Amino acid sequence: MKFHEMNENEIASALRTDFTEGLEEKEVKRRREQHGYNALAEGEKQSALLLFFSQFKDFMVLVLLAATLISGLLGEMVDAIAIIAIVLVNGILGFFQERKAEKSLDALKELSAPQVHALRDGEWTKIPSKEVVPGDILKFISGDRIGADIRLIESRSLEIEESALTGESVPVQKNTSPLRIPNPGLGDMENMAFMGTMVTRGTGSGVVVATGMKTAMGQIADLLQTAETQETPLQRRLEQLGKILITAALFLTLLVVGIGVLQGHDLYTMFLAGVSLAVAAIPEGLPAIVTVALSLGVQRMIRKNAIVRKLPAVETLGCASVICSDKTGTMTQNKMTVTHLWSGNKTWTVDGVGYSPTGLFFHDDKSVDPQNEKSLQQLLTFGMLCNHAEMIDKDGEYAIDGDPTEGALLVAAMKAGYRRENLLNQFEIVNEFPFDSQRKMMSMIVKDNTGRKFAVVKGAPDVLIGLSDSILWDERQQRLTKDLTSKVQGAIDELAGNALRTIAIAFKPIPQNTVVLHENEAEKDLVFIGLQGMIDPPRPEVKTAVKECRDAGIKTVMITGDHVITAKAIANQLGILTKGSKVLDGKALSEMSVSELEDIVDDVSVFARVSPEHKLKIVKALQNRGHIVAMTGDGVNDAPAIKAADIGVAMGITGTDVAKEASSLVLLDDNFATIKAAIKEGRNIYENIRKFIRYLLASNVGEILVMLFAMIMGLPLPLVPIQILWVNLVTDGLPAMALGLDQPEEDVMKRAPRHPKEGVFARGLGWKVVSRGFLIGLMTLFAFMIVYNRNPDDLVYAQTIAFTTLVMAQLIHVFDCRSEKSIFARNPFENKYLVWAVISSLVMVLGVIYSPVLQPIFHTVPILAVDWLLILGLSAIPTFLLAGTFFARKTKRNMI
Ligand SMILES: Nc1ncnc2c1ncn2[C@@H]1O[C@H](COP(=O)(O)OP(=O)(O)OP(=O)(O)O)[C@@H](O)[C@H]1O
Ligand SMILES: [Ca+2]
Repeated sequence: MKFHEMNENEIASALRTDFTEGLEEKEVKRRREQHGYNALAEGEKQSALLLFFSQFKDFMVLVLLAATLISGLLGEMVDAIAIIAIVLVNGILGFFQERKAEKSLDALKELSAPQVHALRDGEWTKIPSKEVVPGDILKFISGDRIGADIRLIESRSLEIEESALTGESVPVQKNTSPLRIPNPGLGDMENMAFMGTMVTRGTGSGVVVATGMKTAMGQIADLLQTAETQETPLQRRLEQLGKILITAALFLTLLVVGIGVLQGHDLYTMFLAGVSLAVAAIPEGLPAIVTVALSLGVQRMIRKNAIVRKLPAVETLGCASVICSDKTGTMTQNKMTVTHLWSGNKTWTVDGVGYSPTGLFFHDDKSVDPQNEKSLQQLLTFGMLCNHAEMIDKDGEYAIDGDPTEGALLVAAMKAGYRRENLLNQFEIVNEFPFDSQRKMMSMIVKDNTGRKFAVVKGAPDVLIGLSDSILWDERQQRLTKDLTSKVQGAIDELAGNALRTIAIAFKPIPQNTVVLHENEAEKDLVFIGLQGMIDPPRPEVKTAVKECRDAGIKTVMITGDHVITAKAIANQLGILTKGSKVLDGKALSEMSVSELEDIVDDVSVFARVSPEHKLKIVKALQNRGHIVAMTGDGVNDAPAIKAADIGVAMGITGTDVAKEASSLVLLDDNFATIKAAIKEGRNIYENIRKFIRYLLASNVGEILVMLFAMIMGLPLPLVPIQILWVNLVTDGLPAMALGLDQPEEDVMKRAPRHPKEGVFARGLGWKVVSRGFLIGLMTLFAFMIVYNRNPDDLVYAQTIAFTTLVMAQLIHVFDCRSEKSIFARNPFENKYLVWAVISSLVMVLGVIYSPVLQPIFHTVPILAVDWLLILGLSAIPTFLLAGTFFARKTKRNMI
């Protein structure tokens, strides 16, 4: 018999499991050995060896190796071996960097791996989906992605969208009864839930019948998932730039070689010089370093509770100009406590701390016994009944399992002495229509001991009042007149005006033999009972975060399903509502077209009483206004807006699988301030990438120019090939990496967001590269000429001076690259990595100059002390000469 044909007992015995206890840990281990992990097979990964060899596949490195071969054949063994050694060192460095980048991206994948709710050893726990074995009991709610193939044993309004499997995008209504049709298709198996499909409504639970490749998904997964590589816009731009630079570098190299040969240098020397120069001038390593910098940035973000799911988001974050954020849980703490209750024109307050179920009730500042207040009793008991939250009491430490709003209602009723167990003895729950943020309410059909049936409804007061035709007033059921309606409205507004989140409770008697099949039948002609108002304090760090965002040119917009007045009160507390900014509600939003919204959207700071569906409209309108939008969300219905936003942000704690999958950033702590931290990090990563692009390109320009100038002037070669290689592949590498780890400049969050289409050389970077590069080349040439003219017989000494000047000029220039302004704008020793990188580059170059073993290889000789003055003087000029112009400009601006 197949699983879908079995009844509950047959399934339990077929899979040797227990519906109330689940599997034992021992048994899980045994089954895992038998069935393996619950994962679909993945494409092959690149081996370490392959990664190592890929470091040498670059075109220029191959040319270099070919050149080495030629020089080896010509008998220049020392040169050949040295070149090979340098290429090897460079390859090993590259290998370790890329390995590190890969590892951190893998760790990221682990972090965002899906989880499921499983019953193990009698307790519900969250486990990685990978660890599920056949026989496990899983439960799921709307927004979950199903983690294995499951035979359902419980379903409440459960609907599952199976398009991933069947292509059918209309959700299927599920049930639990054994299936009697012969050979049903996947789409017909209404008592099964399949791996990879998505719960769109309701809740359910079931037994895992198949895992991994044995699932229906596994069997059609012949197209194995391959890890897709994600290129960021900058990486793409750099690749294009790389092509241009290669052409330019080759052209200049040919020029140098051509002029050199015309000036009478021998062909072989010029060939080697040309090849080395080409290797030096072409920034092939750049895209790789960018990847490394991005992945290191991603790791820093994890430490700040932000998980980047799509690498390009790291860059886009720095461009964000609007953050649209949910209120509840993201800007507030989602720790709700009922403080005010209202029914039939009477208000009570209740005190107490946290979720502890003790507190006193007051009316008109006098303590009252809730058992004497009939309408209060109704309000509290129905609020407890139409409720899924559970109280967890761990040695007097109280916590809530479930929706915090419902938790608050539960605690309020417990303060009055009610217990859910007792209530469930009086009322039997017949059916439920779960909460959704579209209807903004939920209802349960219950039957009491005497057989009377009710619908108990709770939800947004302004919605419920519209569905009621009578009301409990002065402890009597009365017709809801216009007059009474406006009194209720007044009570709602008063609670909301104090930043309280309000929930209304209502009920409706149902004839005994009527079966309510649809929520529309239950949720109309209601008897309005009253209101409960709860505080949800703002997260303390949000106010500062909102301000920091404003300083950074980023607007914060609150989007909430909550009441307009509540939303406004909280937005005011957080500094989101500023002078002239507007509040728009869902109703007005529904009546607007995207283009109408576009006209006013820049002035709106709060969207209240909206449904998730509205979010897409808001994103579109903002994008049409040219904004780069970050949009948060957690539910199934948020997914389209999250996907459409430039940066989709999902909640790590309350977020559904569907929202997370659509997002490019997940907040581990659901905190608004984390978005701000991620944006700051995103801006910093981009600036750091700019820093080392600037450094490496300026170095290259300097190297080419010194050779070119020398050839044009008919001088001997100022640098020998091996020196050029050394500078490029060894001295430059470490400082460039260290720039990638640089601290943000003080004003990163004081500047306007970067334009997303900004080119690599924007904001003066091109000028800085050319001007500094030119000066580096020129000063190296000067150093060479001064020493060479002093003693033309000692070319090797002059070359050593040129080599050292070039290195020193770059090692000084690297500090200038830390700031957009000037080397004087920052403390040069702030970046410890950079200080160590420069020191080690320095030690290495001193080794090359002074070690008798290395001297013959690098064609160097020891430098006289006086010439160090010359070297240091000249090498400081490229950085300090133009830093002076910055000061001149700055003082002038200050004077105006
Ligand atoms: N569990 C619930 N049962 C009944 N009504 C609820 C429940 N949770 C929320 N509501 C009502 O529905 C309204 C909308 O809730 P929704 O979850 O869409 O947004 P929210 O949580 O208030 O705000 P945000 O969009 O900022 O997260 C709430 O203001 C409340 O009145
Ligand atoms: Ca180079």
